[in-house]
Amino acid sequence: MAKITFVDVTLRDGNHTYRHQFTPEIVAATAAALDRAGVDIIEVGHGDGLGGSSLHVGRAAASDEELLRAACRVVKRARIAILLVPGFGLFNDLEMAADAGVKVARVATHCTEADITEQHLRRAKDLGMFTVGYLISAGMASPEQLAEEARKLESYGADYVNLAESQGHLVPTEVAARVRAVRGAVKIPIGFHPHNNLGLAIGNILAAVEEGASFIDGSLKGFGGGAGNAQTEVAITALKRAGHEVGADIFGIMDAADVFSKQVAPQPMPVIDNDSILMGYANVYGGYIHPVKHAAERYGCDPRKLVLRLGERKVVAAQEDVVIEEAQRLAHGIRKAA
Ligand SMILES: C[C@H](O)CC(=O)C(=O)O
Ligand SMILES: [Mn+2]
Repeated sequence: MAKITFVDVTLRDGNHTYRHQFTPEIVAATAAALDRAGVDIIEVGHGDGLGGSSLHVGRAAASDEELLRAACRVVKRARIAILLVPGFGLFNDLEMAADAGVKVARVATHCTEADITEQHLRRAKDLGMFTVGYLISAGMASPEQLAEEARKLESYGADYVNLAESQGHLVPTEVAARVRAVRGAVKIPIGFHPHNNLGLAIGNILAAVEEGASFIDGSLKGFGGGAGNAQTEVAITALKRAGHEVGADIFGIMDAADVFSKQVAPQPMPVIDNDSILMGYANVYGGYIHPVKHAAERYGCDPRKLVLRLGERKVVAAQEDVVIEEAQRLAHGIRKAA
């Protein structure tokens, strides 16, 4: 059975749920609890990664540096990771992170644009970091396309390739096909990052692991963009139940979930609401959950119809302007733009 490296993304992807308002205190308490539980890697930062704090996607309550230093200060065993989307994050941000004690750099881009990550992967490597090529919206690409992109990431020196199923759109057989294709194309390990729009995050993890994925992402209480991620405490328990080796311990991870939920109370836990279900169905990026709700309310259209239109237009991350455009069209009874 496989040895799994568990990557907890509560303190980064979960920041989407908390509208990027995590404080150094929340980060320190949660990172310490995850570390005690034996989680291998803990990702920290703005929901959109280094440099994400902006009017466009949401201002953070604390700087990247404050959050990262709070996490690095408390961990004894776990490695702290950052996510960096080139454009949001710059070389300076990587240098700051390395200086703060961050050991893992996950460089992310849309799943068909791996070439965007080359310079940042190489710079992170020069800074001595363990590097990850992170393909967003992996359910928007075919297994063959993902294999091709993974080959590029390997050639840029990535230590592993992470398939982020950002939309929660894929079913287990489709996840398996993608992991299999990537496994046949590269020698580096494969990671998987599910979202839970169709309630399949845990099943999809098991399918990915069966095909050889060995780095698995999850978040406490399922905190994460849109419908949320695979719930870490469930994922770890299910992986162990399926006979896989996971460093973190079950009671410890349950304690970490309790520590985290007390820190963020009374914030409700993510639920799979109607808009999230449709986003999973229509393959629409989870980061659009708040823009869709706002635009539907502002322009007076049905958010569900808006989600379906965005799916037909195959929007990718960072096209918030299209959300507004289609909401206006729907409100005026105009057909979708070509
Ligand atoms: C920037 C995104 O939130 C990255 C991610 O976690 C995903 O695409 O899923
Ligand atoms: Mn995510």
